[in-house]
Parts: sequence; C-alpha cells; structure tokens
Amino acid sequence: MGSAIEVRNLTKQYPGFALKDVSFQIPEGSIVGFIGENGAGKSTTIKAILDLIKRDGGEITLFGEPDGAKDETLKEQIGVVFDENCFPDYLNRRNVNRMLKAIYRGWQEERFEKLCERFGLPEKQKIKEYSRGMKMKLSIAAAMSHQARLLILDEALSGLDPVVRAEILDMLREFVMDEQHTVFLSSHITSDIEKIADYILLIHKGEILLYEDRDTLLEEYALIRCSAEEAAKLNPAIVVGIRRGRFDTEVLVRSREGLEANEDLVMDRASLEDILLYTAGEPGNERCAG
Ligand SMILES: Nc1ncnc2c1ncn2[C@@H]1O[C@H](COP(=O)(O)OP(=O)(O)OP(=O)(O)O)[C@@H](O)[C@H]1O
Repeated sequence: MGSAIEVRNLTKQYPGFALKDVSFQIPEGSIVGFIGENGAGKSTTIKAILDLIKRDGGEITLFGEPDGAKDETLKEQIGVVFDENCFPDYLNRRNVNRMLKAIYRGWQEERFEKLCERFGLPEKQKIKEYSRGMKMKLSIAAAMSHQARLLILDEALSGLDPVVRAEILDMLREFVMDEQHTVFLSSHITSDIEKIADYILLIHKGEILLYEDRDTLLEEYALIRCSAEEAAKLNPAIVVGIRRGRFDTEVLVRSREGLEANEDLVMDRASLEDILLYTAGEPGNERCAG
C-alpha cells in the first residue's frame, strides 16, 4: 500500500509562528486524525499540502507524485472541506450542482443530490439562508461527489450536531472501505477522532509530537491516580505529564508495563483528550490542578 500524502521536513515561517521540520506519511486506505491546540499549525500544514500557501522548505508528495497538488488531474482526486462555506452564498443547492458539474470531469450529479437529500438540504433555498451546519454539510456533499481518492477535512465537523457528525463519520468509514481511499481529518472534537481514526497525528507549536496507531495509543497510555510519593517513584521515561491536585496526583504514562500489579496506583484508560492535554502541556508537562 502506497502513501496518499508524504510530507518531509516541511517548514513555514510566519511572524511569531513556525512549522518546524514537519514530517509524516499517510498510508492509502487509512483515516488519520490531526489534532493540536488552536494555532498549533494544523491549517498551515493542510494548506501547504494543498499548495494553497508557499512553503519555505521541505517536500510534499501526493500519491507518489512530488508536488501533486500542482497537478490538475491529481487535484480532482482530492476532496477538501474547510470550516467555512466555499460557495458563493447567492447560489442554491441546484446551482452548486450545475456549477461543479462544469468544473469536475468526474462530477457525480446524482450522488451529490442523494447526499444533499440525506443531509436534509433544501433544493431551492439560497446558501446565505443556510445555517452553519447546513453549509458544512453542503461542502462535505460536494467533496464526496467528484470521485476523490483523498478527503481532507479541516475542522469540518465543528458546529455540527452529534447526530449529523455521527452520520458523517459513518460516511467517512464507508469511504475508506475502498482501500485506495484515504481521509485526513483535523478536528478539536477528540472524541470523533478517537472513534474513527486509524492513526493519530499530534502537532504542538508547529512540531509533530506524536504519530501513532490509535489502538496502540489507547491500549498503552494510561491515566494513573496516586500519591505524590508514588508518582515520584515512576520511571521518568514513561511519564508524559503530571497534574498535582489537592488530594492526589494524576500522571499520564505512555506504557502500562509493570504497573498493573502495583496496588498503590489506580489506573484508568486515557482518552485522546487526556493524551492531547498532557502531551501539549507546558515545559515539563507539569500542570497544577489547584
Ligand atoms: N497568513 C498568515 N499570516 C501570518 N500568520 C499566520 C497566517 N496563517 C496562519 N498564521 C499563524 O500561524 C499559526 C498557526 O495557525 P494555523 O491556522 O495553522 O493553526 P491551527 O492549528 O489550524 O489552529 P486552529 O485550531 O485555531 O484552527 C497561528 O499563530 C496563526 O496566527
């Protein structure tokens, strides 16, 4: 199986922010969840992949093709959804269908109509009268209607209610049933990423801090509650972060090995949100619960 996206040593400098040597590769047939705090560099990375901004350094390969986003044929094979409406707002759903039919060679008119129906989008109402969620659904329907092999969604699920998000997650799962299809999805809703992603990519202040198989991550990381003395005895190599409370200490560890037998530790499963909070913590990853 090849790579849908390969990013090597990507750098981009803005005043007060830099993408630092960002490298990762996304295998075809997978769903990769991209997480990180506000301003971590998710959209900048995605825009560089899509060649919407000029990078300062590094290489980006799409489907094995260097600078694939510059290639018009390859570009058609990428469905993109940003967190804002990308269509002129005086159009309605029917106009959008006609417009995209003229743009994409592989446009699937009927599929678009079916998806819009499934999402309950009215045919004649103008986009400017749509709610935010309706606009996002329209963009997602469009991205899924031109025979794309790769879907890139940047915060596309924000503002959607849980029922619609669950439906879209199902659609993304269906999409990758074809092993040549790939999804790269950034979101602050870590519970969605936890449900759907095969791999988790975590960026913090422009640097990739973690890229791991979701199951390994969730099986191996653990949240431990114990006394400050017990916390101090833990092997520093496995400690991701410590949070000191008034009554106990919470420690995120990256491995449970050898800890399960210790009765002085209460060990729970760590959620992706815990992993994000501790991994993207401040230097030393030590925060006070107060
Ligand atoms: N065109 C630009 N000019 C200057 N600075 C920019 C520009 N675009 C992004 N930045 C800065 O780059 C940093 C990373 O922004 P980016 O949008 O990539 O973050 P993000 O992880 O997508 O955040 P969020 O989750 O809030 O959407 C921010 O500090 C932002 O201000």
